[in-house]
Amino acid sequence: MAGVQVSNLSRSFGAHKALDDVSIDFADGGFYALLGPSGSGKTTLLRQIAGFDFPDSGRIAIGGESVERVPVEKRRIGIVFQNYALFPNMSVADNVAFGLSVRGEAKAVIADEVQRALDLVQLGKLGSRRPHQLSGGQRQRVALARAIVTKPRVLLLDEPLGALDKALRVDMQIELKRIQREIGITTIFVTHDQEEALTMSDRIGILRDGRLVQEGPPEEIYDSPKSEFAATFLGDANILRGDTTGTGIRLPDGTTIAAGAGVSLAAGTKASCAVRPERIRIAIDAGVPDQTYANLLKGQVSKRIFAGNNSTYFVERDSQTIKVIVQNTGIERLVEGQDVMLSWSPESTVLIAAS
Ligand SMILES: Nc1ncnc2c1ncn2[C@@H]1O[C@H](COP(=O)(O)OP(=O)(O)OP(=O)(O)O)[C@@H](O)[C@H]1O
Repeated sequence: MAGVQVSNLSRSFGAHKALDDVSIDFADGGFYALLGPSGSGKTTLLRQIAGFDFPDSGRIAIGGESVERVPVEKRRIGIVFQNYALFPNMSVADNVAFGLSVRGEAKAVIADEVQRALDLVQLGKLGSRRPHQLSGGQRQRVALARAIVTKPRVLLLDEPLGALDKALRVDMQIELKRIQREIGITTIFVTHDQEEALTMSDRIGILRDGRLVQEGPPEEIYDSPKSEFAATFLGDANILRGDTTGTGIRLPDGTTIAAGAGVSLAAGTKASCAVRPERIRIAIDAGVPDQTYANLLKGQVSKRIFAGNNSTYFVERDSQTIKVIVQNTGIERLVEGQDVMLSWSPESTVLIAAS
């Protein structure tokens, strides 16, 4: 096994910088998600690590060794893409055996290793089937077995679950995580799906326009986003804008919002506060003053979306809509048009420099 270090990696296509000075340390045995909008450079980064494409500048090291000049087949990397190109005219077992056969391994060794890989992905009894006799999820497991049978040092997954429907996708997320833990392989996972990134990975890197805008454990990025982009891309966030007071902001109508985390900024400069919808309390009035929920805003409910276990309220105030998510624990429901008081704690409020 091995970690992967990417240092100051840049890659342009014509005038377009697909990767712009990206540095990430992918820890040995870790599960790392690369997240970002379409065209942000996720696949380009994966292709550089795999060796399908080469950087204009920067370094890539696998297990501490520079691999910029090492061809793809010598990097000992397992790869699974969304369009898992299995050989249609070969059995499942032969598909999985392919990499080992090319390497010239003995037949008995191949049979053993293939069976072990198929057992690991829980397809041990389906080795003689053809790919068209499998479901989408099963085909994706074959692709995974094929990627890991050669005992690669690193596993690269590019939207591997993208073609699966929601229920199957959730099953496969659990399965993939189990397999990754079992073999302890360094895994780099590209996804569009923020929930998938949050639930599966030890660390997340958010890319935008070829640059790494933030990276860290899921909780850290969620609780302490460093930019409006990170706050709104990973999870939902209300962004309030104003002038900094040093410890928070003053909104255009003069209301102050206190922040418990984030950058320290000189008073008077433009800044934003980000607050997650589930951190805001909503009530008909302010009730008994409570220092914990020191941030208060009056508003009016414009819309309520009932989703069974929770409701989302859209609250209008000073030409801004604030989103609040409340668990439906049996307390009264607020109706559209109702005047309400929103309250939340400074600790749930992150101060962000204006972008
Ligand atoms: N071979 C290429 N030639 C020209 N431009 C390219 C090439 N490969 C990628 N690009 C461009 O580089 C940028 C990054 O592409 P990349 O595929 O890495 O994005 P991505 O984040 O993986 O997007 P998606 O989520 O849509 O797959 C895009 O603007 C893309 O058009």
